[in-house]
Amino acid sequence: LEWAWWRPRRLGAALRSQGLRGRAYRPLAGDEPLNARLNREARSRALPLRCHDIAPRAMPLLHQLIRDNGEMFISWFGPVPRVTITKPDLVHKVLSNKFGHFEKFMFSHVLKMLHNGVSSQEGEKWAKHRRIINPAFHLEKLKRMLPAFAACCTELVDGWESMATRDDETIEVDVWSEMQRLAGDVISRAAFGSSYLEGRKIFELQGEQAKLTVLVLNKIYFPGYLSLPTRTNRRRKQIAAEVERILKGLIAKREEDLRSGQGTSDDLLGLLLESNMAHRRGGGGGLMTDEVIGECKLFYFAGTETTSSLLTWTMVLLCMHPEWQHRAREEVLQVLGSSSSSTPDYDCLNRLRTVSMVLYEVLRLYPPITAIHRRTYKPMEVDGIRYPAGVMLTIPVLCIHHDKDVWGADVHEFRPERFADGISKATASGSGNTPAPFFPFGGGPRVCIGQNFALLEAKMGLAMILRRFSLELSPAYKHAPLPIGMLQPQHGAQIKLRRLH
Ligand code: HEM
Repeated sequence: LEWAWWRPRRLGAALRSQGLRGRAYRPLAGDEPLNARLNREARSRALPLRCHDIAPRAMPLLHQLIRDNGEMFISWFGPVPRVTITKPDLVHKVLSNKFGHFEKFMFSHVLKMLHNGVSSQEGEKWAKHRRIINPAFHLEKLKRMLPAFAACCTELVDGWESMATRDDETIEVDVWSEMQRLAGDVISRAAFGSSYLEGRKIFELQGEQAKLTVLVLNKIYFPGYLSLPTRTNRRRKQIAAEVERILKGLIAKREEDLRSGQGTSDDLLGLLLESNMAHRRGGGGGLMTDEVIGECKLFYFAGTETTSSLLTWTMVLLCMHPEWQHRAREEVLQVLGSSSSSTPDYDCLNRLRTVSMVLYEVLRLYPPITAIHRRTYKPMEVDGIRYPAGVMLTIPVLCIHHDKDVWGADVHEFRPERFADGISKATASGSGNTPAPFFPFGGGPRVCIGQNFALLEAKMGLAMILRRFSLELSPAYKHAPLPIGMLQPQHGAQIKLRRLH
């Protein structure tokens, strides 16, 4: 009763008494049935081509609630009250709040919040992690990984070229699965260097694990489901054990190499272990092997589907807007030259300004992560509203990026030139003095650690593809953006690639 009725009532009343409006609590399931119905309806229809007004399809519930309630309101994630915030300066305040007063909301928290209410603080533990991991993503270090990025891209385009014969120079591929493969290869090589084949194996297993977890997620309301010996759960356990076994082996070997002074630390795992050792020597304590394993697993989830989502939508949008495809290719050819053997270095990628503008505009219209979630584990006050412990806060990134009041009347148009003077001047009223309402990588202390990595990878991939192929949508393509994990094309992204001479 406390869990399903009294607590939700109490938390709801505390929020309403401060003037927050929104949905009334429906016992246990909250707004999930409505959410499921709206999602089903939205998913049954594709959008017209070139329509970028995607929030009603991709996030129908939040889109509708924002329309009806304005910039801040209550809805219910099962028995957990959820406050959605869309006002950019409030979003910045919540994201910048240091050291976990607004904790990240994770899958594991759903169960904890459903069954025990609020769990303990994880913020401080995370802050230490972040200090150790950050050096591995330093730009100077990432630059050294560029040849590995280039090798993966070359393998991909070479493969396509060998399929495009002299008689028929056009091939059709589903770029969503191709980009997942590319991003998987890049992260395997970047994370594990010369052991990347083992890395790839780990990531394949993790991919399978993710799919099985989606199946389990559908049954989340059934307490204890995770521990039942179903076939899915048995396979999940098996995968977890196999991944751990491989990772433990890799880590032990690397640590040994580092200790004996013969380690190479040009990949993420090496850099992470090196930083960890320095931290231990400095008396700051370090990560345990289990924690290092956790970070390696995170690289897969955080780094594969996000970047492939960005690259996929970029290719789709460049087909829909051939004038931008042309401009981007001209720039690539000018900066890189047409010789397919030369691989771009950091300075080259940095000079690709049109390509950068295109990527930002795609991240605005089609952000791979469509919403960011936080929760309060103790009472918090922001902007005059007191949030009791146990409230979830949702930042609907996609809806903010599609807000006409913020971006102007052309909000749903693909206009990369709005980023010509950088992100802070991209909005209708952007003076450059206030932070922009642009959150594809989150913000504050937990901002995406891999954003430079992702942008370098995307620029490299796009440059190598545009230089050798022209892109056109296949008649089979249906425009159906859908957030399952990442924003992805529901029916694939079939694109015709024509080899350029
Ligand atoms: C276009 C590509 C990417 C996008 C749009 C993206 C987006 C994000 C966002 C929005 C967050 C913050 C989530 C939150 O605050 O709750 C995040 C966190 C994170 N991202 Fe990315 N990401 C991308 C690529 C990558 C890559 C390539 C890596 C690693 C190689 C990576 C590693 C991480 C990690 C480790 C975190 C957690 C940081 C923390 O909690 O301290 N991301 N990402």
